[in-house]
Amino acid sequence: MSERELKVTELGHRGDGIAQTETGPVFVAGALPGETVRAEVVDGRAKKPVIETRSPDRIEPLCRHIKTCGGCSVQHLAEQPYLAWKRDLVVKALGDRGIETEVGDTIAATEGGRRRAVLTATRAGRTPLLGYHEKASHKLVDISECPVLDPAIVSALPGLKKLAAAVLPKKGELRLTVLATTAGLDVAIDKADKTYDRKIPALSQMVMELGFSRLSVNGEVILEVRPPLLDMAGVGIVAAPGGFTQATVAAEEALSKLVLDGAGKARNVADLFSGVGTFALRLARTANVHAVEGDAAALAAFDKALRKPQGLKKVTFERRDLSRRPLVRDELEPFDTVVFDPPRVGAQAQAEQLALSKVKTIIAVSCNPATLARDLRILIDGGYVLQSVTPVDQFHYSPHIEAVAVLTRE
Ligand SMILES: C[S@@+](CC[C@H](N)C(=O)[O-])C[C@H]1O[C@@H](n2cnc3c(N)ncnc32)[C@H](O)[C@@H]1O
Repeated sequence: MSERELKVTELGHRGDGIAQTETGPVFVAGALPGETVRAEVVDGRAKKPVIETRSPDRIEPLCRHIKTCGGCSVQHLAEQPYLAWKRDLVVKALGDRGIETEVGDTIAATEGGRRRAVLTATRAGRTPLLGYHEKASHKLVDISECPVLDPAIVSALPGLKKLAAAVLPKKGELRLTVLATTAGLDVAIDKADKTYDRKIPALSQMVMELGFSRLSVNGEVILEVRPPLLDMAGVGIVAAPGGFTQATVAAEEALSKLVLDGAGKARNVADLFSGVGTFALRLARTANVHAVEGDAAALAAFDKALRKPQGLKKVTFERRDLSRRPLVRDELEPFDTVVFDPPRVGAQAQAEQLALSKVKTIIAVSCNPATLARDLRILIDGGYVLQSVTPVDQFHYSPHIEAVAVLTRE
């Protein structure tokens, strides 16, 4: 197969450049719109593309692992076009569902780096590796730096690797979820070697020496030196080991502000897929809140935080699988406002019930523009009017984008 010239005209939803050709689109990894590259094309992908004309938007990537690590896909794009691309991902997903609306500018919420990282550890021979997978591969990139993580996690990488190495199974990988808190790193290891319990004294010693706040292995808390406390706008929460939190503090604040602005003077709010109460705790300063969540550990953390006097309105909660058992129309009756923030699969069953309800304001928070668009379509078809859509970028240089949409029933 011979090389050919390709003119890249757009950036795809995974961050690859796309060149339109007479035989269909060709994906060009690492290329930017406006660039011309020369490459062989195999199965719709450019092989080892050589850039002939550079885009003025091209910048030098920050990280030495950029060529192999699958964590980032667009470190080579300047900030403004990068944020515009993220906005476009939301615009296109909505367009695919026939939703034409004004989408706000992307709020950059990456400052301070990601406080929550999910790393993988494995062995190459006898050498332990800790990092992220290569792009589209099972191979692991052993990282020594990472510009998107909270510096507290980056500087702890050697210690985290030592900890992982102590409980690595003979074959396969383990997963390390690390959360940076003011009390030190909270580390949760999953898929550790089953004999880890024999190493508890050594693991505990390491945790003390490394200054971590807590270590959990395969779901068991091994040692809590200090409670790994998170400050949710004045309310102290000890997150469940390995549990969900928004990846950056900046995004937690940006998303919360959008939710609170959307809720306005709401009096009775249902916060669905509420996690540890990121939005519920803030909303409860001025409104009664009913939080609904499927994960028992997240609800236990929320419950514990509520036991201290916080100056909040009435807060109730329930554990419920909202995919199988969404709040139905009658159950939605007491609420003037509903917030929902589901995982990537979205909240189709819940959106279908909301579409039948009389709830005045709905605030949809999402980490997946495609399922957000599907759920918004259901709500719009049910008579809701889209008031605003705002993208929020917390996963710097990745193709991920959050968005908050506010809808009202006239
Ligand atoms: C994107 S997180 C949002 C959490 C919270 N709103 C926050 O900002 O911290 C999604 C949450 O939905 C929960 N979840 C996932 N599937 C669920 C289901 N079927 N029913 C109820 N909750 C679910 C997860 O446990 C997680 O806490």
